[in-house]
Amino acid sequence: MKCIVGIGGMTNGGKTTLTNSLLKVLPNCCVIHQDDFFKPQDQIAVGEDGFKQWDVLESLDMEAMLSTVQAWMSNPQKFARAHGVSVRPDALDTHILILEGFLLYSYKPLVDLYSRRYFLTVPYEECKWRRSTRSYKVPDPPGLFDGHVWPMYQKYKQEMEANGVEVVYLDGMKSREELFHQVREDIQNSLLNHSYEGGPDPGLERHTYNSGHSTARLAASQQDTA
Ligand SMILES: Nc1ncnc2c1ncn2[C@@H]1O[C@H](COP(=O)(O)OP(=O)(O)OP(=O)(O)O)[C@@H](O)[C@H]1O
Ligand SMILES: NC(=O)c1ccc[n+]([C@@H]2O[C@H](CO)[C@@H](O)[C@H]2O)c1
Ligand SMILES: [Mg+2]
Repeated sequence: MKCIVGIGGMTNGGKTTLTNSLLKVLPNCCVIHQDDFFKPQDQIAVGEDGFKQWDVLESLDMEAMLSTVQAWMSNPQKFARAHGVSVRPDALDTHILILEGFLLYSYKPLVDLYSRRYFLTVPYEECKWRRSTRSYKVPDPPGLFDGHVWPMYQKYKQEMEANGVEVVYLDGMKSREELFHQVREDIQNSLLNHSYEGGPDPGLERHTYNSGHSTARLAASQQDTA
């Protein structure tokens, strides 16, 4: 069973933090970070507003990102080995790929490949504050957030919604731990539900969460009511 999970949403929503936690616990889990596909600085257009247009799809080499996803799809085991992910003997048939980034659901060739699309958001003030504490490879010039980053976020989110792309919104104001447990449980339940449809054991049934339910029981009770 192959499963591609998107951890998307706004800048500073907590995507990388959540992804790094999930990577530690999900079996046979590889990751592709969209930020690794930014074009070189001299290829980033300068807008009429005078800002380098970092937050548009054209600033990313999405063809290269897609090729990397296709390499995983054609041989996830080989991809895992090449990226230092050791395949777990109790979950040989389970392969998870996390795509992590701020424009995951705006590039048509990728949009239907996801099993689950998560979308982290925080309020404007929190986003602006978190961003002000960060230092990117190319530091934000004064005014970039209000002049470029936030308007582009709104534009792409509106387009995504207008195109009917289904996402699971996550409240980035929740604690890191709460988000981790919520998403971990959700992914594991959807994997277990798939395995009940006839696939082999994904090696997940022994986990128990704060709710006191094992994922197997949660998956079973969801099936009962389906
Ligand atoms: N749940 C959370 N609650 C409070 N702060 C958080 C939470 N998750 C992450 N942070 C903090 O918010 C900032 C942004 O987190 P992170 O780098 O994970 O976001 P991102 O969505 O990957 O951002 P970017 O746009 O840079 O890729 C970091 O300083 C991080 O420590
Ligand atoms: N990674 C980079 O090269 C880079 C350079 C300038 C700005 N950014 C910002 O990264 C965010 C996505 O994680 C976007 O909001 C970019 O503005 C990244
Ligand atoms: Mg990040």
